[in-house]
Amino acid sequence: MLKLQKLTKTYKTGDQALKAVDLDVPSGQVLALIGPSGAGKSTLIRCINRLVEPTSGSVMLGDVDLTKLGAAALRRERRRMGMIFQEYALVERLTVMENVLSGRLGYVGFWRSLTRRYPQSDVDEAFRLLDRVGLVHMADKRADELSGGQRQRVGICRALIQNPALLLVDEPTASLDPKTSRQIMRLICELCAERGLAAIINIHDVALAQMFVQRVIGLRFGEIVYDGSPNGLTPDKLTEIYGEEDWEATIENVEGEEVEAAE
Ligand SMILES: Nc1ncnc2c1ncn2[C@@H]1O[C@H](COP(=O)(O)OP(=O)(O)OP(=O)(O)O)[C@@H](O)[C@H]1O
Repeated sequence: MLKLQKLTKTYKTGDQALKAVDLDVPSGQVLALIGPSGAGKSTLIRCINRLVEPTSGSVMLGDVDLTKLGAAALRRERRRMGMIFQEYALVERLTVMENVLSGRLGYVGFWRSLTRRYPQSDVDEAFRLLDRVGLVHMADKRADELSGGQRQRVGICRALIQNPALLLVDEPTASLDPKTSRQIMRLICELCAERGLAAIINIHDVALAQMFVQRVIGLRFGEIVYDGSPNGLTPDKLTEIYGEEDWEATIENVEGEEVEAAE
């Protein structure tokens, strides 16, 4: 469904953030992208929808090579990719409902978007999504009245109302406490399963990644150094990805939390 071929990004500064990355993501697969700071995780996610322009290589979404598209065609294809950000990127002075509906801006015509008049079917879908994430009672609240976890739920609804085939998720839990982080990861993974959505989740917290996804990609210096199941992330593998560290504590922690998550 998504296929990266020799995807390379060299910034103007000379930083080689991605070095010929090959990656295949089948429909409906949710994977976590882990790796140390500066490994290229954000760059990888942003090269897929070309928020960052790749230097070379291709990004195939189905049969379309996104790297070859002009501005108009790219705008159309971006509808198929929902993005969820660490900092939520909500419009503070707009309501929860308006923020969710802004996910439809890629679909409604220019004049309609200017006056923010959305079709009733979009409003109905927004209510359904807000209900699904437990926020329907907050629809009329302003975004700046929400907690971090609530904001991220709105961000999730805004991405899903686009009806994407792929979710690109950049550090969704970085600003959240551990319990809320777990709830948000669970919600994202459940929604992907319900909708048959593929997702790439850039996540710093290895234990959290291990709890919720079946496939983990480890990046280091712009290269994939691990591609496998969460159980295969042994201390040796983690050292390969992150460098020397005492990993026993992290791994034990995961085992403890798995029991808790299953309860
Ligand atoms: N706009 C930019 N201009 C120049 N270099 C950049 C830019 N953005 C990122 N880089 C460099 O590219 C490399 C990869 O950065 P990137 O942000 O993709 O890593 P990351 O794995 O997401 O890191 P983190 O976990 O800290 O967010 C780093 O060496 C970084 O300094």
